[in-house]
Amino acid sequence: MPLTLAEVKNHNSKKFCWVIIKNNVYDVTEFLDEHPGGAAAILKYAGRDATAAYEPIHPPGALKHLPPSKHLGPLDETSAKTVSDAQANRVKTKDDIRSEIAHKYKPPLYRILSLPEMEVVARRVMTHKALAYYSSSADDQTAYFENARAFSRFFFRARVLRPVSRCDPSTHILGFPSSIPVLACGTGLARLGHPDGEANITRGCHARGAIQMVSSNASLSYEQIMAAAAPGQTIFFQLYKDARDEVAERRVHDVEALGYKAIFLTVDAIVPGKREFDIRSPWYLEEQERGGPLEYVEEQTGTPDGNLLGTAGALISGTDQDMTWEKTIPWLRRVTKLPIVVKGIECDALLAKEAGVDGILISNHGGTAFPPMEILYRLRMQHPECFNGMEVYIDGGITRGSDVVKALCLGATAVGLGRPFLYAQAAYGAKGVEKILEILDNEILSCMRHIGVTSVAELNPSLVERVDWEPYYRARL
Ligand code: HEM
Ligand SMILES: Cc1cc2nc3c(=O)[nH]c(=O)nc-3n(C[C@H](O)[C@H](O)[C@H](O)COP(=O)(O)O)c2cc1C
Repeated sequence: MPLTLAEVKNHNSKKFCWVIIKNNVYDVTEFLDEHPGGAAAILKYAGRDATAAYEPIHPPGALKHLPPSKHLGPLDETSAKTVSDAQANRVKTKDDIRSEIAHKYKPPLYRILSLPEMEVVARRVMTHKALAYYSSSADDQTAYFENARAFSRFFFRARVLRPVSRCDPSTHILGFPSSIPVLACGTGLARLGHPDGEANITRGCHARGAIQMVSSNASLSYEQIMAAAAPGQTIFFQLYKDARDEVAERRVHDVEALGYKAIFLTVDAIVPGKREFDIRSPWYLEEQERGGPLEYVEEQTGTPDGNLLGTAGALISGTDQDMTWEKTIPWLRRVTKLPIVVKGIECDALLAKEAGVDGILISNHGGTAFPPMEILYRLRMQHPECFNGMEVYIDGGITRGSDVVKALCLGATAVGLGRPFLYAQAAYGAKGVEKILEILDNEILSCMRHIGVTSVAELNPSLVERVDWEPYYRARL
């Protein structure tokens, strides 16, 4: 029996909390305290339509977490019409209006010359929530800045008078051909930046022959992303392992059946980092709408109005915190035939090799962790054996083709980029993704020619040198 808007409105409290999502009604009373985004986020919409807030941050499958008995059914026709009329006439927030105007006046795509420039445009056009999630980083952002800066300590030792007119940056990643030694790393919630979300990255990667890694926290379903792929397109999957083995196993089977070609198991983000810009974002937006700060009430500690995890923290709240080399890698080997890469290695490359994984992605999730480029350098110098029988990748702070080439000289098979893909799709959709891959391709080719090589196989440690002095910090726009 369809429900009316009046019935939903009657359930607008913590004790009886119903919400409408896409004209269907859900009883979320018992779910409030389990909600990864905090109870307060849902309570704001108690007894009314939550679609606009819900849609960009929850993949279609999220409602499966509510038991069938809590799916109360559709709204009746009149109520559904009232809700969609209200949505169409929704008063835009100040931030929405700012973002729309910024989009209108962004430069034409052909005028974007570099990834840092793409970031500047994205920062202008994105909503504050997207900006806070995409650009925030942990604590004092030391790792964020140092990851990028590390590349400037490596200089090329260029060779000249070598024929370079024919030059090819293509390679293989886990045996799959890629036009460029660059992976689009798994990042959550692409739809916060653009309605087509992760599908933008899928389409852009296809257009340039690059490989995408899809996040466990994608904002489209894994099926929808595969549906956006071209036949035969290679897509990898990033796994946040759920604390419940059976749930994690189901997810791995699902993505394997859908045609994902490798599993990148993330091991360095089992607890949330403290990303204060992200955590503060809802307060900022609330004050902006209100036109001023909250009236001061009383001293309070704890988390009176909800979640102090931010978007990033809430997304990983169910992750297994007790994974081990002895238990988790054999478990994953048992549940999948796909190649396994451990994502988030800092000091444990040798253990990963012993565990027999197919690859490691040297990466950090912020804080004051060592820059991946420095780890790669030390691994190359101290344990060159790690590069045999196991592929090594790095990510973090890469924005230039020369960064990519430096990492390849030290033995990386490929590098990953996270934020640049989010920014590109937020600013220009799939074409933006295509554009940054085009820029990287040109920069990599130019760099390879400048140092006298014509294929990635020729890149080797003799072509770069690390210095101990601190070079002038590279220009950031
Ligand atoms: C059923 C009704 C639901 C409603 C109305 C709802 C609403 C919301 C809202 C408004 C936020 C944004 C919080 C903010 O901006 O500070 C949010 C965040 C979140 N929700 Fe839900 N949610 C619902 C169900 C679910 C379910 C079933 C899941 C998955 C188990 C889920 C997972 C999350 C996560 C991980 C976040 C954090 C992302 C963020 O803060 O932006 N939600 N939710
Ligand atoms: C907004 C954002 C979301 C991310 N989401 C995930 C994720 O869901 N899973 C994951 O393993 N890593 C995630 N990462 C980390 C990336 O996969 C990658 O390691 C990192 O972005 C590389 O650094 P870069 O952004 O400087 O290129 C995320 C990073 C950002 C910035």
